[in-house]
Formats: sequence, C-alpha cells, structure tokens
Amino acid sequence: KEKVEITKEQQALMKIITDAYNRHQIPQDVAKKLLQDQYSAEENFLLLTEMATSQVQVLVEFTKNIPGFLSLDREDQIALLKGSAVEAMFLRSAQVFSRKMPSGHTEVLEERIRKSGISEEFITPMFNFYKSIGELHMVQEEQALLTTVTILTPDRPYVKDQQAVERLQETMLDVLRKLCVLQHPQEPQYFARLLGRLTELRTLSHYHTEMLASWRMNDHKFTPLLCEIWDV
Ligand SMILES: O=C(Nc1ccccc1F)[C@H](C1CCCCC1)n1c(-c2ccc(Cl)cc2)nc2cc(F)c(F)cc21
Repeated sequence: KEKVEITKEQQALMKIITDAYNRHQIPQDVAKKLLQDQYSAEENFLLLTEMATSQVQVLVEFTKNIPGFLSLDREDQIALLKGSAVEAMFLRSAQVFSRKMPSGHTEVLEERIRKSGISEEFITPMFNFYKSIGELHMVQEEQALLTTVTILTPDRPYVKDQQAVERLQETMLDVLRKLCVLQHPQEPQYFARLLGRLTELRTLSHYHTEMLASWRMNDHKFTPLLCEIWDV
C-alpha cells in the first residue's frame, strides 16, 4: 500500500486555488432567487444570461490565480477560457444544485429549473449530470481543482502550445489524485469516477447552443460577452 502524501508545495498550490475559487463566486445566489419566485421563460432566460455573463467574468479572475496560467502564451490563455467557459458554467450549476439545502428545497429548485423554459429533451441529461456530481460529495478543494483541470484542457480549439498546458494540467491532476485518495480512502476508484464526470460535462456542454436556441420564447437576446464566449 503506497503511502500517498501531499507535499508542502502541493498543499500551498491547493490553498491558492481553493481560496481563489471561493473568492471568485457569483455575488447574488441564483438558487436563492429561483427558490423565492417562479419566473416566466423570458425572465429565466434573462437571469441565465446575467448569471452566465458574470460567471465568465469570475472565471477570468479565477484563472489569474492558477499558478502558471499567466505564464502561458496570451492567445492560449484566451483559447482556454473560451474553450472551458460553458463547461465551467455547467460544473458550477451542478455544484450549486448539489449543495446541502433545507429538506424540500432541492425538489423545488429542480421543479423551477424544469419549468424555466429549457426544452424537454435536455432536462434529463442535464439533471443526470447534476445528480452524478452530487453523488460524489466533493469537498471544496476537489471542486476547485476539478474546475482548474477543466480549464487546463490542452486540446481546446486554437491552443498552440498544448505541451505547456498539459504540464500545468498534470500538476493539478497529481494534487487532485492524491486528495481523492486521502479524502475517500474506501473508494480507490473515486479519482477515476471524478474524471469520468468531465467526459459527461463535455457531452452536456455540446448541447448548450441548442439548449439556448430552443428556450421556449422568441427573440433570444445575449450580452456581447456571451456572443463571444457562447458562439451564439
Ligand atoms: O443560472 C444558472 N446557472 C448558473 C450559471 C452561472 C453560475 C451559477 C449557475 F448556477 C441556470 C438557471 C438560470 C435561470 C433559469 C434556470 C436555470 N442553471 C442551470 C442551467 C444553466 C445553463 C443552461 Cl443552458 C440550463 C440550465 N442549471 C442550474 C442548476 C442550479 F442548481 C441552479 F441554481 C441554477 C442553474
């Protein structure tokens, strides 16, 4: 049984990333808003575009705190942000959905999202993903590192120096792997399950353009930033 040990440097890296991850969260809590009131499809769509726009802004701030990210080629930094923004939003949504809430709140939240305007065909895959993330009961360090690993995906479109991104991602994967072993000693497969979620996340994110286009309302308006990032 090999002794898994997180080094001092890895401990420091994890602290920087987790603190940044917790610092750069959306100011107002979308779950609270959704639990307070029932909104029309138009109001929900507007809320989504506002949330997604501010999510991109906090994602940019968060990446500045990933050690080594700012040393990457500038255009590659943009390519990584553009390539991971939708996945980061769905990952964040899943973490919001999986948060411990007073009994009955998760059901209300699920109901509100089901009725928000998203077309039927996307509801099941989306909630399957949210529930599979919830079942992992990730600690906040794992959530922060998983988002970091998602951002540092070398094979995003237009990334020139993939090796440099790969080296950074591997550094984060090594810390995440050790953390999983230490946090979930009874589950040797936990780390593999965690990475399997990233495949599900990528698949779900492929639907996002259709999910938005099929939102049950006419004339979908987007912010300039979302047009940039969401290919809409
Ligand atoms: O705001 C949102 N997500 C979100 C974005 C950035 C940061 C944090 C976020 F939670 C939207 C709302 C918007 C308003 C209508 C209902 C869905 N949202 C989604 C979601 C996201 C994108 C598509 Cl295409 C379809 C649904 N899944 C959610 C699960 C939740 F638990 C939750 F609280 C909100 C959620």
